[in-house]
Amino acid sequence: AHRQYSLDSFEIGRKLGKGKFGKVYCARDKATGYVCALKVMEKKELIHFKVEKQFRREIEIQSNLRHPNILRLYGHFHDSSRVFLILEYAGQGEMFKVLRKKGRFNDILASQYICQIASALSYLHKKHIIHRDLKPENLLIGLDGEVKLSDFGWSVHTPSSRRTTMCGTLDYLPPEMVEAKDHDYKVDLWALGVLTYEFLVGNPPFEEPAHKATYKRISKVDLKIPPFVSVEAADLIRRLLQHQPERRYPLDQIPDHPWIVKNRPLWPSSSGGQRRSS
Ligand SMILES: CC[C@@H](NC(=O)c1cc2[nH]nc(NC(=O)c3ccc(N4CCN(C)CC4)cc3)c2s1)c1ccccc1
Repeated sequence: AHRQYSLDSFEIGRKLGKGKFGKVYCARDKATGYVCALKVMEKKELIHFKVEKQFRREIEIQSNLRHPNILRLYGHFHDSSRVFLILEYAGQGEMFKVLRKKGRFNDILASQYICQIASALSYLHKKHIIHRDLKPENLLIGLDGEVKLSDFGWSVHTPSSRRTTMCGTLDYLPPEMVEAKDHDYKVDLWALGVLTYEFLVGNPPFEEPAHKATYKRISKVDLKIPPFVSVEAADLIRRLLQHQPERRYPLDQIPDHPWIVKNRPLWPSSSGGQRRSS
């Protein structure tokens, strides 16, 4: 059911933003009237930065994902000099701009965002994908205020099918090697803890002017949670920011954590919630 798209299929609107490679514009599909986001990248840039292989793999991953908190990739096309990605339009824009403008989020907003991100990460992990680059810059906000994971720099875990074909060599791997694979999943749990802290405090927990100092604070888990952070939120942050990966709080238990339960609205917000029949 994949239509052939070209630049001519769209009316181009305002420029929405730009990233390391390329720019993104609001666009309307002429055939359906559907509003989307068109990301434009110069082929020569992708070649120059030697990212075209990773880029093709990211398109492959992203096109097959269906989750309310993961930005959809509807299709892609190219012309002689550029590659175009047809992306879901996130109507409230970039998370980091909202966070910088507000300074920090209250428990209700932060816990809803974290619960939605945990749901998206859990979906990815079940598909053997780890995100590796969770941060406010890679998050967008949809029209109904829901979070959308948007970054394409994902790395794919060794797919389980590949494991069986390599079974001969796998059998001799020592536990730390096999377990290390699981540790990879758990990098996203650590990042979720950092994100929870940054949403509630306004800056990441181990931030230092010098990189070396930041590394030192991370490896020591030198975590100072300000007194204005609620007891429940501090508990989840501490459970995620565990030095030992296997001790980090599992994603699937996050919806039942007291901080999430306590701050869950009685029903979804008016825009996305039940509509009266009348
Ligand atoms: C996250 C960076 C990444 N971006 C995407 O992929 C992006 C994909 C995508 N889909 N929808 C978007 N929406 C917006 O960018 C947007 C921005 C501001 C908006 N508002 C401003 C405030 N106002 C009150 C409400 C409306 C609304 C939508 C973006 S960005 C990127 C990476 C590489 C190259 C270009 C872009």
